[in-house]
Amino acid sequence: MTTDFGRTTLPYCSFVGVGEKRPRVGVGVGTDVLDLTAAAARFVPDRAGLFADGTLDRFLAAGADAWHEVRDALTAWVDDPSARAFLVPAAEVDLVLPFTVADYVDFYASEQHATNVGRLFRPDGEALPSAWKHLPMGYHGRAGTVVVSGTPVTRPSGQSRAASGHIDVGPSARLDLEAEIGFVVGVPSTLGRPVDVDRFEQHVFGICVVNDWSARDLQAFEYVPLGPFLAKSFATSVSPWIVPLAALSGARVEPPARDPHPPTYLQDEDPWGLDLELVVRINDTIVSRPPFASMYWTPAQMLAHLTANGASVRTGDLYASGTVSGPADDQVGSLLELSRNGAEPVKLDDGSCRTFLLDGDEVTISATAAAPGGGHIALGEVTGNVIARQP
Ligand SMILES: O=C(O)/C=C/C(=O)CC(=O)CC(=O)O
Ligand SMILES: [Ca+2]
Ligand SMILES: [Mg+2]
Repeated sequence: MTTDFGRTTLPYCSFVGVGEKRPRVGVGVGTDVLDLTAAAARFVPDRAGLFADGTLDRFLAAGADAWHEVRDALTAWVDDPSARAFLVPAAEVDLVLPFTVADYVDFYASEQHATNVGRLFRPDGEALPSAWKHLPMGYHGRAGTVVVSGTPVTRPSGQSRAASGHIDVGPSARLDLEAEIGFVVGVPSTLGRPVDVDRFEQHVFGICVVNDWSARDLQAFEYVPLGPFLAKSFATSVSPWIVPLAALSGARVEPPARDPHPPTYLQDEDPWGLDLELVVRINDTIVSRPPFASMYWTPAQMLAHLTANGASVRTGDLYASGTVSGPADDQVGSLLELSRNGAEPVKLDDGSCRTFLLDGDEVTISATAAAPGGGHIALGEVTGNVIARQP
């Protein structure tokens, strides 16, 4: 589906034109892509070199002054008649992975999701892990298997324990989706120096929509005590559009109250979350509408925590929020929660039911944000088809 971005969001992508081989950097204008690699010389000549290689890598690294200068110049020029020559319908081009993914981290920042998963995975324990309200929990994922929207996802295979206690090796029978928002780091930090919670906007360029595919049967068997490993490393899908933070000023909201108060390094002078609505579709049936505004930990707290031990971030680092789940039954961001670990199948519009994903299923997660002047802006979508494991 082609997203209509209007003329103010101006998200970035990387695309390959009809009959071309090399990617170009693009900007979403309405339902078109503006060829920034070609057009930059026209309206922002001093920065044109940042887009020459067809990826966002150099632009991400260039920092906040460059990000604002390009966006301001683009905003002033995009309605000029001379811009029309650089537009191509988005439906006619191939959208590719827009930046080189350096490291990938996945958080666990939704209180509702963490509570739901705790109850399902550890019915005899406390729902929330004891450290959960003291720090944004997360794990290091696999950057090399981050794929762009539209890439087919092969059903993973691995070990799991059957109800009988027998250990099976084979294709996952509990393949799940996870609806998340991803944050793209532009400016690196220095090894040994944490990024202050107030310096988020000096490092993070923008956001994308993420599906962190998860094999629940593999996960349940392997995760104690080191956490997710092969259950989540086979594929993570991202939307092709990176929406700059500058387009999201109208979506800032106060985060939920913190109890207990987190330590100083997680205390922001002016904390903000984002009012985004995600929509999860399986084969065109809307199964959930997770609200991002309900996330307990903010994007700035996640970055501060990720670097609190002195670990540095690099250009192209991607960190995802963790599954977004709201309080209502139809606001949860995974099938694990929607089907209550397989006990309550979810009905699709074609009459079929799902507990977990079947081969051939198409999962699409889209998102919108509250807009600066009221209304909503589109953030694009991430889609992927499940394909059977090849023998
Ligand atoms: O064992 C648990 O509590 C659950 C772990 C996850 O599923 C981790 C994860 O991917 C985090 C998330 O997406 O919220
Ligand atoms: Ca996840
Ligand atoms: Mg993953």
